[in-house]
Amino acid sequence: MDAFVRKKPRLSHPADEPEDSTDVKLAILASLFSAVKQDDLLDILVSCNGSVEDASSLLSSQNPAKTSISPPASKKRAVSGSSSLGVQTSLSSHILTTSRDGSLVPLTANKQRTPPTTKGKTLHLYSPEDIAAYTPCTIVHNFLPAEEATALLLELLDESEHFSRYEFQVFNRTVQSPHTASVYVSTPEELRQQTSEYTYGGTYRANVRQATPQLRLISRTVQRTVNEEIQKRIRDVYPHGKKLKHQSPKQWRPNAAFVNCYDGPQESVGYHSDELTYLGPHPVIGSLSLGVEREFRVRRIIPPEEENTEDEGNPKSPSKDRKASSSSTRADAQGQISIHLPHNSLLVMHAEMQEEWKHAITPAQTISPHPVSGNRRINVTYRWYRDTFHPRYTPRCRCGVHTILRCSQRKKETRGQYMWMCYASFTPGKQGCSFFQWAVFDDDGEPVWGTERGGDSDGSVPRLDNFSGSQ
Ligand SMILES: O=C(O)CCC(=O)C(=O)O
Ligand SMILES: [Fe+2]
Repeated sequence: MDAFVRKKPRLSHPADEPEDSTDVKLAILASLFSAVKQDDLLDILVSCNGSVEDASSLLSSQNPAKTSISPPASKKRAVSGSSSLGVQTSLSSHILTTSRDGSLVPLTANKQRTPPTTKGKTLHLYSPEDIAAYTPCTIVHNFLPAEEATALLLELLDESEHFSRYEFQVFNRTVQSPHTASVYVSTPEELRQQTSEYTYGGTYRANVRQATPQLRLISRTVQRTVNEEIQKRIRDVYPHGKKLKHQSPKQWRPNAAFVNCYDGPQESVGYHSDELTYLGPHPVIGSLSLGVEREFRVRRIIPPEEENTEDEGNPKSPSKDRKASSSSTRADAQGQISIHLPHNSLLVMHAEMQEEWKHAITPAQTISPHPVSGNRRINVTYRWYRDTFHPRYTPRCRCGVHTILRCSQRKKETRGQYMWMCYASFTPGKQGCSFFQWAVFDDDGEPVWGTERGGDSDGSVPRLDNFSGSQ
């Protein structure tokens, strides 16, 4: 998860592109002022011309205790929560089409369509048909037998005592993630690798644990269902019924699980795409929700030429204002989609998701307590760490740490191309070495290493074990 990292220093490599930094800025502010609503934070950020430091000083001066504050009335805008103006509801109830016999029937998904979202609005989706049709995800409700879901929830609530908040540096501050988490792998050897070989945010992960009995048991069902969903997606949605270029054709085999705990309505995760570094291009992720229902928001990354640039070319706008409003406009240019994730639902984030969309769990105004977990939501994202993306193969940058894999998203000339980059160069306040190398993959997403590779291959192939053994 790379919610709070990247961006900032101006690099000189060919993929250098002005990224949307509003999400990062909002995530930083949200983690510092967790009681302030995201919409209010955005207003304050815009009123400070996009400066996190100014916004943060303003917020601290108004409220040193970091409790909820209201922005000046003139700065208020419609809040896109479920009781506000900026809301659209599910589509299947009111999007109808004509059937062969002439009667009106709800539109069902067989090809992905552009959702009728509009700027500043949130489209709420509940049904599997709507979610498959309008987002890069599919959902399976009531995924596990009820008693298995409860057993897993109870096990992970116990485990959550050991979870911690990720820490990351922003300028001179240490900022903590607005929820707690831990990573689970299969064996003690993998635990060693995860804490001493794989890097996240330029450092090794401290909080890694061994998979619990229920996590292992359930991974079989997750594996089977995710593979079925991948095949359906390819058949029903992808051009010519073929997998995407660079998508792996192999069976998806989860061998790492990130478990998140959101304790209460304010706990959240900011808009981000999941890091590709160890998953490779076009990864698929299986995400199981347990406990309190929360909203999973998604929005497509908008290339600059598709943005509504109404005031960007206006020479009367002072350039500073233009900059702040253009990045906040961009963040919400097409509106957002909210996927409701009830207890015991499996969301599959398909192969087109991480490169083209961002996702978040936004703070909630209200939640309905769950009979077993109270105010808490547990989320398990099952991931497939690919053998060929082990850190011993991936390039190392001049700072000495492993590079990260990113996909160029916004610059027209390079959009869709992958690159290995210095991690620190994208961490606000850190000076990176600006290492850059195009990433080359074959059609199936396997890396093709040139002579310039920085990895230290000694021939042996380390691999993470699938949770459920040899199936
Ligand atoms: O809690 C969720 O549903 C999403 C978590 C997530 O995005 C992540 O762990 O990267
Ligand atoms: Fe994520």
